[in-house]
Amino acid sequence: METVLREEESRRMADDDQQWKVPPNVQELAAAGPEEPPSRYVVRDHDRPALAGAGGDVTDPIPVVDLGRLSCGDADEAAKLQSALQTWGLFLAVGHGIEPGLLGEMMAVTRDFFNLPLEEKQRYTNLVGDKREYRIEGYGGDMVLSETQVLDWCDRFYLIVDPESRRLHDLWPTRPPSFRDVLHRYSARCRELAGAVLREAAGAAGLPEEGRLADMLDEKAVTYVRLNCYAPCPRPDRVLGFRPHSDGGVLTVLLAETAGLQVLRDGEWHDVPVVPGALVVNLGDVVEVVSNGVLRSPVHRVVASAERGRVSVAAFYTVDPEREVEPAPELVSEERPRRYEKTKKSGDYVRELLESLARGERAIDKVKLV
Ligand SMILES: O=C(O)CCC(=O)C(=O)O
Ligand SMILES: [Fe+2]
Repeated sequence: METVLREEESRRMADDDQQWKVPPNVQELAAAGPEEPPSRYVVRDHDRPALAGAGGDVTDPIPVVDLGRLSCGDADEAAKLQSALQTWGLFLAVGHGIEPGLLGEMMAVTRDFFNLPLEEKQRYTNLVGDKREYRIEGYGGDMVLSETQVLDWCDRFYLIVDPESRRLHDLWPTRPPSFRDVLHRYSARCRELAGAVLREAAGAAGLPEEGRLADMLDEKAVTYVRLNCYAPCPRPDRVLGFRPHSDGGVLTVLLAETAGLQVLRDGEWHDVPVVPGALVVNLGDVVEVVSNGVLRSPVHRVVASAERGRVSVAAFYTVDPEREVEPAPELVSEERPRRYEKTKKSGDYVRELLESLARGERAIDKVKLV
């Protein structure tokens, strides 16, 4: 009898050995009302966020660009956008034509999803098989590569939205009932917005043809959507909702109604303001590489809050997973030598990006030449 017990115990311990690979659920942790976040979430001293409101001195604040005016050929709006893409790599889009009702529905289904009981959300888990291997799609936390990795104070839900043939329908939640329809409609509208911004971005990069970046969003290009849920944290000064990173795709459209997002410029963090009805648009690594560094894929992070939870919806427009990316030849010259090597195939780059993220590195640094 005792032997059996001991065997069971040792089997359990062997299983437990791998437990660190399974990140805790942050919403559940927060709901238990701890005074301190568990040590796995506590960031190193120099990574701690200043919560008083970040905002180094800049003469050009993050601009609000009216895409409606832009489409009517407004030269001031075009100049504002072009300069934003070269400096911040990020701006706030208004006049984008996406109905406020649809933005509201997208926020509501996101909140409703995260408010479901844990067991229901875990039907869509991103950990698969006996070994609980991490896959990109599904519900869960960070990809954990080591026991000492500092974890983000965040739960996430990742889905492929385009091409439609790549959707894993089993992972598309059935609750709330309108989730699938709202996500389908919302991401299609954001894709149009992405195309309009990329046509302008080609000009900002100095590329001769308007379609050079926008055409990368072809029928094989993959759109990922990541829903992020940042529960309140008792010590927001000790954790990060989302560690510093840049996005790996062409362009990201972000919907969030509460503060928390910060962007790095010239070594200083700046709060991204919340403007009702606006979407945050930022460039990704693909554009930084193709533009040979003329345009920026900004490093950004999310800080936590003690008082309120936050959800956000990030739509990542990436290229055909088989495609490698390199600087456009027109943007390489003696005065501006090539700054990046060719990347891996985009599908592999996205995977590498998540691994780099877990290690606290940036995937784009691996292809940087100078
Ligand atoms: O939640 C946010 O505001 C940003 C999320 C983000 O950066 C991401 O999902 O890549
Ligand atoms: Fe991001």
